[in-house]
Amino acid sequence: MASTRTAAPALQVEGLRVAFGALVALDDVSWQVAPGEILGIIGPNGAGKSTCYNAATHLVRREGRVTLLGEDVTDVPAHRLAARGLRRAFQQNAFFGDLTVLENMAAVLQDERGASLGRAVFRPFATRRDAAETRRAAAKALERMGVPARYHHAYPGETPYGVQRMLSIALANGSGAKILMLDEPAAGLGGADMAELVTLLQSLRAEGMALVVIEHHMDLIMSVTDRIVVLDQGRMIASGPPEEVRRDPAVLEAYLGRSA
Ligand SMILES: Nc1ncnc2c1ncn2[C@@H]1O[C@H](COP(=O)(O)OP(=O)(O)OP(=O)(O)O)[C@@H](O)[C@H]1O
Repeated sequence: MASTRTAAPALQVEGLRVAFGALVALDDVSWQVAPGEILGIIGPNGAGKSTCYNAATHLVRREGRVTLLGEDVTDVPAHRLAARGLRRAFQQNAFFGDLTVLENMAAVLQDERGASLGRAVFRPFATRRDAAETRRAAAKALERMGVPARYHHAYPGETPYGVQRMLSIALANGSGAKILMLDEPAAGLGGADMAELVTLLQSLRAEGMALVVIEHHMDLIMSVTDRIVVLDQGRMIASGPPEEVRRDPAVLEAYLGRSA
């Protein structure tokens, strides 16, 4: 896992700055994440973590530069970044409640492929075959992301909370992110679900995905990340491997000390 640190960054942000009127929510924030690496972003409430995600994915007006897989995407609009491999799962679970788990996943894959009306009208058999293929791909994508087959035909609201979290991550990942940004994936999870989340993150890393994780759950962050960026009042006060960050006096004072 340490060997990937010299790899070219999958995602790099440089000098990000976001202001909401007089409030500077993010100031001169720079970090990068490589394929096969998990970067954690931590900091107290209001430190600027979500704003940092919004700035990286162009959901907010900002200064700075963003490079995705070697290409400058600073001016690329948010909705185009997903197609380039940068995907993001939000804090709240997001799915269609009136579609089954499998149908939710299939809808995302279908959307990615761009369902063609012309194909549906003129080649109905091909369209039916496509639909069957999409369902098979959806089942595979769900299993890969830790949503077992026994839940595929249930409605999301009927499944345990841990399954709903995994489903949200699976839907964000779609057919496969190169960089996946997760916002508090462990929120509300108990012990067994937490262990499954750790296993999932580790297996995605092993497959070469770059992951960025905002998380308040310190045990998870310290055990699963390769490097951590610490924000406080919009500024980066530390960055480095978990064992270094854990001992950093500025971090202890600004964050860990306060929460201990
Ligand atoms: N749209 C907005 N308009 C005005 N201020 C905002 C806006 N979004 C965030 N802020 C402010 O920017 C600062 C950073 O907020 P942000 O949500 O990024 O912090 P955070 O570290 O994600 O916090 P939390 O851990 O509580 O989710 C806060 O002071 C917040 O009130």
